[in-house]
Amino acid sequence: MNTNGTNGGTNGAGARGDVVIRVRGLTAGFEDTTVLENLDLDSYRGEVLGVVGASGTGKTVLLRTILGLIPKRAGTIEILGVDLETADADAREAIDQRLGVLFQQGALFSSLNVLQNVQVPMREHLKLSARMMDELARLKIEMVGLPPDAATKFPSELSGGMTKRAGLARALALDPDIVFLDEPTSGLDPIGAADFDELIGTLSESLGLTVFMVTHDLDSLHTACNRIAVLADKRVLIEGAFSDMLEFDHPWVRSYFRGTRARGITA
Ligand SMILES: Nc1ncnc2c1ncn2[C@@H]1O[C@H](COP(=O)(O)OP(=O)(O)OP(=O)(O)O)[C@@H](O)[C@H]1O
Repeated sequence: MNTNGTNGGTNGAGARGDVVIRVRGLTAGFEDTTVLENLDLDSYRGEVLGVVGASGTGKTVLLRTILGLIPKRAGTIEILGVDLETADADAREAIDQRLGVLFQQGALFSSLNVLQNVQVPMREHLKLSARMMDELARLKIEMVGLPPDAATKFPSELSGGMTKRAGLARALALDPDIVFLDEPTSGLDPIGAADFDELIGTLSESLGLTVFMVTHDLDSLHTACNRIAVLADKRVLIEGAFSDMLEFDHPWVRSYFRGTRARGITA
């Protein structure tokens, strides 16, 4: 367990695998608000990292800043060993292709069916025949547990769970090394959420995928995540296993991980 944002550099990385996301001294915010300040965080190859914290602590801002969608004010971010700020356009494009993202709202294009949605990143980055793209997209659709006939459905015809799975299929379109998920189980019923957690765990294990998951979902943290990073006071307050969270003495961490809802999970 590490606390106070001092993650110890590569300490333990050998056992866990390479560091694939390395954030050091990150400061980010909007106008006169500082949301993240001097934040350090590592994510290791093949792990499912859950990022949790009270509402408004900056979890989504962290995810979007790592992806370069929000400019940072200070610090360094390396993804797969490349600092995207200083990398040239070709290196940035190469890294871009190795990342998949599922935003909170799923963000499927409403005018495209599921198959076409999954093919959007393929069209953008790969030069493949239509037949090959169809085959690949159908494979991704199957991989996320959607039935084959979901391919021709439009987003308006999908349930919440199917929408998340379709978004995940699109995030997996280019066989990424890292997938970023922003509250993937929000809006799902408990069974749908549990199924999705299982899917994330299975995909991570079978594909060696690294998952960076922002979540409020205690079940996800408990069942799908290998490691948890708690955001508070503009930084990573503590990172470690679920069991480490139970021992950490901080008001929010205590009430979140040892509160009434948590008791059902840890009992
Ligand atoms: N585009 C923006 N412009 C100005 N302020 C923003 C913007 N995006 C986020 N913020 C602010 O940054 C802070 C962190 O927001 P963020 O969405 O990262 O929180 P969060 O931890 O993901 O919250 P939640 O759990 O409720 O989704 C909030 O105070 C929010 O109002």
